[in-house]
Amino acid sequence: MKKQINVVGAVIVKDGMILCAQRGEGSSLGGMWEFPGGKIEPEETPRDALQREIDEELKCQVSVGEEVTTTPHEYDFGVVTLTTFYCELIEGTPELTEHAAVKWLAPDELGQLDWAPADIPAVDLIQEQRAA
Ligand SMILES: Nc1nc2c([nH]c(=O)n2[C@H]2C[C@H](O)[C@@H](COP(=O)(O)OP(=O)(O)OP(=O)(O)O)O2)c(=O)[nH]1
Repeated sequence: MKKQINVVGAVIVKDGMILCAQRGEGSSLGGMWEFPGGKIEPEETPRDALQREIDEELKCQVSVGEEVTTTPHEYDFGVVTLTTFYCELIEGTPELTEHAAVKWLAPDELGQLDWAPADIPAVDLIQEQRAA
């Protein structure tokens, strides 16, 4: 059986715009766009994992709201099950530590980016749910 990887991603919304983050060139899926976050550690809830990852990667604090969706995607290195949550910034501003870049885009602009394949169902849903 392929390696199962459980990942959480933050859909951070501010003034109707969504934070998109570009993976660093050195990592898996380098250069592709994602929702910042990472792997859920054993004994961590998805929401706790997301708060920890955002604190570590973006040096800011979010409150984690409603789930967008949970979908599996099979890569050559394993199956990533990605759970995304809408989030709000409650302290600080996102800083680049691991990512190559971040962008704030309107929902109808999300399709311009080269998203990690696992993110496509979430991106589609966000566009439907938040269409202007
Ligand atoms: N954080 C995040 N990871 C995603 C998304 N979509 C997607 O396919 N992934 C993949 C990339 C990684 O293989 C894995 C998440 O691991 P991670 O964010 O902790 O990445 P990492 O730096 O530990 O990964 P690695 O290069 O060490 O393999 O899920 C997403 O929207 N957010």
